[in-house]
Amino acid sequence: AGAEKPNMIFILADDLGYGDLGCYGQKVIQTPRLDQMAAEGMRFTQFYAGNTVCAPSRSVLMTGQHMGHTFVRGNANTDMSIQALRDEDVTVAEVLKTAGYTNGLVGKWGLGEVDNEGFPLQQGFDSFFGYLNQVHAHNYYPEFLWSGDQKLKLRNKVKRNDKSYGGFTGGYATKRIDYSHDLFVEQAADFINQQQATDDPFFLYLALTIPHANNEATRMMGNGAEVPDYGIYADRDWSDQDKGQAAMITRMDGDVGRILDQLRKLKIAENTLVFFSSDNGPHDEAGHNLDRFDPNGPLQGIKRALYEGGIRVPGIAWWPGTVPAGSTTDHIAYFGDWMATATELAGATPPGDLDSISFAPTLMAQPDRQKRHEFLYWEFYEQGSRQAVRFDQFKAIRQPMFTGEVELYDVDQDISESNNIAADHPEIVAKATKMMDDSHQPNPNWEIRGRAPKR
Ligand SMILES: Cc1cc(=O)oc2cc(OS(=O)(=O)O)ccc12
Repeated sequence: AGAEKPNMIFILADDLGYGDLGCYGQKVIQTPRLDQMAAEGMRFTQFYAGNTVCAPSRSVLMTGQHMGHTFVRGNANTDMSIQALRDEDVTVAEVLKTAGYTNGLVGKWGLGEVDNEGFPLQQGFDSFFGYLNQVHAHNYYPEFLWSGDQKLKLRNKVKRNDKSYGGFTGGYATKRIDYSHDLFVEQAADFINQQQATDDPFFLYLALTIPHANNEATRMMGNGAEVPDYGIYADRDWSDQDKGQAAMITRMDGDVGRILDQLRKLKIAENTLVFFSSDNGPHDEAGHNLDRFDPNGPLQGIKRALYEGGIRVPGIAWWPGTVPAGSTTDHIAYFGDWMATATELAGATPPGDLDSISFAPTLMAQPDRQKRHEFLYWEFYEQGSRQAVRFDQFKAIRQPMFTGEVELYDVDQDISESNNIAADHPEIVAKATKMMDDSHQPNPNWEIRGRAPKR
């Protein structure tokens, strides 16, 4: 069995912060199953998302190219074609297919619609169940979900907001029966059962939508934390929004645990790598109180920041018998590394022109074989543009892109990025400046604006 190609499951949480899990220091929200997953596997202390919002982060995960390079550089609001992968973009699913993998996508895609090249069944996935459009995905009780290219009608009734996205408007449900997250967990379990009965290895990309806010519900009624029940938080002396936010995370935690239980029960745990992470830092968009949960832990900033709180995320690897139990690593890795990691484990040949270093040696406790990035790079265009690089013990940020002043932090000593040391280290600033200048490849869809964002 050890010579078999491993199954791989990438479980992505949506807007879950570096400090949202007990195993990363969370004190209020209960996450016993993810804590147990970390205790049975490996916890990355320096794992980075592809970007600080959903779509571009997922573009990096799928293509193995960093933000200055991957096609989808931001969330789009009207022209969805700029938020869709093209035929020429090679996804990790497409490469795994060449190595005999069956690929399933369950949950939120955000990188293409049913009528364009980014549609997941044209990007290497054999099956798809979930949301294509991210605004659709805001709504946890939608009127339909996609099953392949077909709309599967659900029993919910939705009251719509007035803002339109390509002919659709988001909203919140007045009749709440089918909770999309629960359907995703069922579909994932079905996919695993079906694949286990075949000889082919599988890749399951389980892109959960929890604990993202339903932003339309927040706008329309002040509470975007949509969850069927408040679970263990029902009797707390908290706002409904706070109960909902905590209940979403604990619900997700239990479901991740059930998936691991299923793998054990099917006796495929020892041939299945499960990797858990989040697409970006925590949001403050459900009407809840960030101070109650401290979701970014010691980091500065949340979703939409390029400070660590926007991009450093949980990263937990679980593969009983291969990934050492109870281990932690400070290896600096990011979403773009999934391409090299998955293709190495599959024995597949990755495409050229990547920004991807396999962290398989770290997973397999072969640190001598582990290659390191010279640096990691991000760029971001909302609310004024900005860039960041992470290298050695440093983090540099330049806002706006190209024209702004470079800030420099020693994140080993100063994880909260509170002490800008740029003035003391002109030579390191020059090095970081060159990294940022060289990493950006122009993309006509994303305009570099000169306005500096608010800190
Ligand atoms: C923005 C958007 C895109 C889409 O493809 O489908 C939607 C469907 C919606 O109705 S719901 O299913 O009732 O939530 C609402 C919004 C969207």
